Amino acid sequence: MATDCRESSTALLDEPPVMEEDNRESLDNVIQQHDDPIADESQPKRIGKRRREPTVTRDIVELTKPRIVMMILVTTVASAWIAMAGVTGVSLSFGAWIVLLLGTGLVAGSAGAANQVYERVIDTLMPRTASRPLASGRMSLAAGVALTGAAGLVGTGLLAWEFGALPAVVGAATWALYVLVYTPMKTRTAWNTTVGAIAGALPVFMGYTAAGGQLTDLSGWMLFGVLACWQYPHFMAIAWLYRRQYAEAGFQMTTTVEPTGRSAAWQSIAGTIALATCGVVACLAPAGEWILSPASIVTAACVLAACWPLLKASLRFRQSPEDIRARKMLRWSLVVLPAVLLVMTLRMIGL
Ligand code: HEM
Ligand SMILES: CC(C)=CCC/C(C)=C/CC/C(C)=C/COP(=O)(O)OP(=O)(O)O
Repeated sequence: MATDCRESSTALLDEPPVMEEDNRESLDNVIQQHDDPIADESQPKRIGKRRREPTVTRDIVELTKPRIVMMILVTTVASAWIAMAGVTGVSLSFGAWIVLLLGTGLVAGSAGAANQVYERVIDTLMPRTASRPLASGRMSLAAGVALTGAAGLVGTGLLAWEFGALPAVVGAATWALYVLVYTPMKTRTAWNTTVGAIAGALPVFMGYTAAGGQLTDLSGWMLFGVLACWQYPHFMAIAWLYRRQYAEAGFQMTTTVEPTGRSAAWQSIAGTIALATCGVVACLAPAGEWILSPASIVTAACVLAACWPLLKASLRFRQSPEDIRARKMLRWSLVVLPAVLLVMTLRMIGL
């Protein structure tokens, strides 16, 4: 069965005919391909949204992995709100919010850029990353390094200037973990995903401590747990969709070292259950003590309801690891995270 499904899904993964001027197979393209059940297979395969012509500005933005940064900023806002409402009673001024988002965005963007500087050669081996600014040669290495350094230094300086050392140190530590540990691990061991999940979750403590929260607060660690666990269904879906590209480029991912998809499915199921558990605990014990109030019970139920589609998609992927089911897992992962963070924030505000 696995072989049959691999053959059918490999067919789905055949490199689509791409437009001359733009050979990037972006995540959008892969998500959109073949999702239309009534599509006439005899028609040429859709190659997704047309990519806009690269410009210097677009390349600078693309270097930072903007969509990851935007979601990081969503988690930053939620974590600061949760700290203010739940634990500290602090209230950030408009200016402080601007500095928090700009500083965190610059440090996160610098981390994404440093990752692309480090992987500028291996990125040329995957259609998904081959047309990135450095891999494609549109941007020079010197420019990439300069932008990485400038964004990182300015972002860290802004955070330290406005909020003191703690958020800035958390940001620098996250940067180092992602760039100097996670990135080199990608071609060595599939455990890279666990290190990446820690790096991807640490930014919650930037917003949380900037708003007066402590690193010892339970709600801070529940936020960390939500984000760390969420990254398993999120990435296992991507790792399945791009498994052949990762394998051909020499990356060590769960889906290249265990190609049946079973391990990826179980990691997605376990990650989703752990994510829901962290969200429920945060709703039932918002300030560290268990509160069985109607607000606790309703918001805990909302967390479970929000996570159910992702768990169902993960279970269906486990049943039959196919691209279309991995795409659904990815899509739901991008809906579930903001939904759970919103419920947790509303719980804290209504504490
Ligand atoms: C182990 C950790 C993670 C891994 C390995 C990972 C990997 C990836 C990869 C390979 C992509 C596709 C990028 C592209 O080609 O366009 C992606 C997209 C994305 N990631 Fe992650 N990611 C991780 C954690 C995170 C975190 C922490 C966030 C933010 C909180 C995040 C948010 C996103 C978003 C918003 C997208 C864009 C999805 C789209 O284009 O529709 N990811 N991720
Ligand atoms: C504040 C701060 C420093 C934030 C940084 C947090 C951060 C950038 C998390 C990213 C998580 C992650 C592992 C992304 C995938 O990178 P990848 O290299 O697997 O993606 P790729 O294959 O598309 O290059």
